[in-house]
Amino acid sequence: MQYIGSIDQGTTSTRFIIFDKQGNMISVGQKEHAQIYPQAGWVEHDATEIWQNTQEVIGLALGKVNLSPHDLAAVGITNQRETTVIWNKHTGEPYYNALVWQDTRVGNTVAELEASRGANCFREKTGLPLATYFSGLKIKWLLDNVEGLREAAQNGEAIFGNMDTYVIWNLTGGTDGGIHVTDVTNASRTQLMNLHTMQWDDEILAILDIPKQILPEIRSSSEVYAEAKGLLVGVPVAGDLGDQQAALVGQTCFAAGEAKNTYGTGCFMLLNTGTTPTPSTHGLLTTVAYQFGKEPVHYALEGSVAITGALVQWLRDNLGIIEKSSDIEDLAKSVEDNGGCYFVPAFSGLYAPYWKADARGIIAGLTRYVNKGHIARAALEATAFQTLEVLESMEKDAKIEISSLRVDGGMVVNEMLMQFQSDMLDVPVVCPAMIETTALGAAYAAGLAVGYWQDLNDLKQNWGVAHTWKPDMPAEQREKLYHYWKKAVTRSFEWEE
Ligand SMILES: Nc1ncnc2c1ncn2[C@@H]1O[C@H](COP(=O)(O)OP(=O)(O)O)[C@@H](O)[C@H]1O
Ligand SMILES: O=P(O)(O)OC[C@H](O)CO
Repeated sequence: MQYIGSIDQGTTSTRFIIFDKQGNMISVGQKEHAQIYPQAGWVEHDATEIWQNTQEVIGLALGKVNLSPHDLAAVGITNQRETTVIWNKHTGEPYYNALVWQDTRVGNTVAELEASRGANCFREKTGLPLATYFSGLKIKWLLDNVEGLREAAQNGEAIFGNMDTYVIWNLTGGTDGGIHVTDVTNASRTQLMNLHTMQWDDEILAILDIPKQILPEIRSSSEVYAEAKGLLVGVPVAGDLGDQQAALVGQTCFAAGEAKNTYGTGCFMLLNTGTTPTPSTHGLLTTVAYQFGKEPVHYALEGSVAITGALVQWLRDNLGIIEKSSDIEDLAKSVEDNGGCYFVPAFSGLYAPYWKADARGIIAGLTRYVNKGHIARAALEATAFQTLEVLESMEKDAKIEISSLRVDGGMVVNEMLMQFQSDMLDVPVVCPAMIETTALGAAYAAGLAVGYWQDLNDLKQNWGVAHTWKPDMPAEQREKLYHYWKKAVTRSFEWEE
């Protein structure tokens, strides 16, 4: 069999990509799904629409190049992490829309737990601070607020999953024998898994009042979980990685000290820290990077930034100052600099390194001089400033110096942003030839499990550089920009009461 399939279930769209042994993209199908905003701070997805789209994009990608499931050696799954769905295992129907990772409705619970137990009460066990971001509190909200759900959970009818689990359950037959599994990377984002044992943690489950029987079985990221039914009938389902971990694998960052930053809806920098978890004292997350079969678990430090590309979408959809995302570059280039304007996109509070659920977005430094070009520029610069903050934390936590940064994701086509990023970090920014690293990482996990690729050296050979941006900004200018950014950030704090 010549190819490997990869389902990339992202925040804004679902893709199915077919790769060959050299990691080239043979075909792709992609479809966006609805973003549902029932009220300020709430973000939902219709999980059934996502499964429908998954099937459509599989059909689309296979159809374009006239391939059938027989041509695929295995399929891997990668997904937006933390997004939470609970469904009925007899009917397949979700009890409620999926609560998306960006959703802030559990803010009050975060505040209560912070007051009673401290912001870092689960950090030692899970690597994560209290935040609205992770799945555990979202599960609790659903159990507490959806009528009849707690009973259904207790009697074993209702089951929970992140989007990997939901897609794999459906892909392997759904109500007709679908398997209920997740992998160590996704489980590490629920705030319910103990990082040291790779098991669900009974004490945290008791504190949050979550019945263990709704949780999936935790497996490695690369093994044959089951065979697919339906559209991919007979294909081994053999890889499962959270999307940011998948990008780390797709970028072949297998050695401790290697890092990547993915620029999509949000920005997520992951640094491979090897086989022992590195605690963070500078606002990062300790998380699982991957586990290939029976090999030891690898860990990562992660800097998660909630809003980067999403801010570009917001300028397009909510302000209408651009028609399509790519227009932002020309608009930003219509001015010489940011005109003193700084945009802190704390739309879901601030994630790394601040973890402030009560922060909200602000545009600072406005004068009559500022025009939409400056706003566009400030929006792009916000991505680079937030990345610099994360990189600084990373260097402190891991006690290393990062000498160059591998990048990927939908925003890296923006030349201006990448140059500014290199200027702000003062290190080269390196983009690989294949920027669909997320889907590629899941393909790698699946391909390793079935022997399509033999080992990590096979994968490393597929990685090549497409472009490098080198720093080219005087230190004084860089420091001044960063100083004003930091000042703007403090103005966004403690807005929500
Ligand atoms: N030329 C561009 N400049 C800046 N941002 C862009 C550009 N093109 C796309 N984007 C942004 O990139 C994001 C899409 O990237 P992608 O990696 O597909 O995201 P995700 O996986 O989170 O859905 C969108 O938020 C979009 O606004
Ligand atoms: O879907 P993406 O690429 O925006 O990634 C979302 C992250 O997994 C959220 O933790």
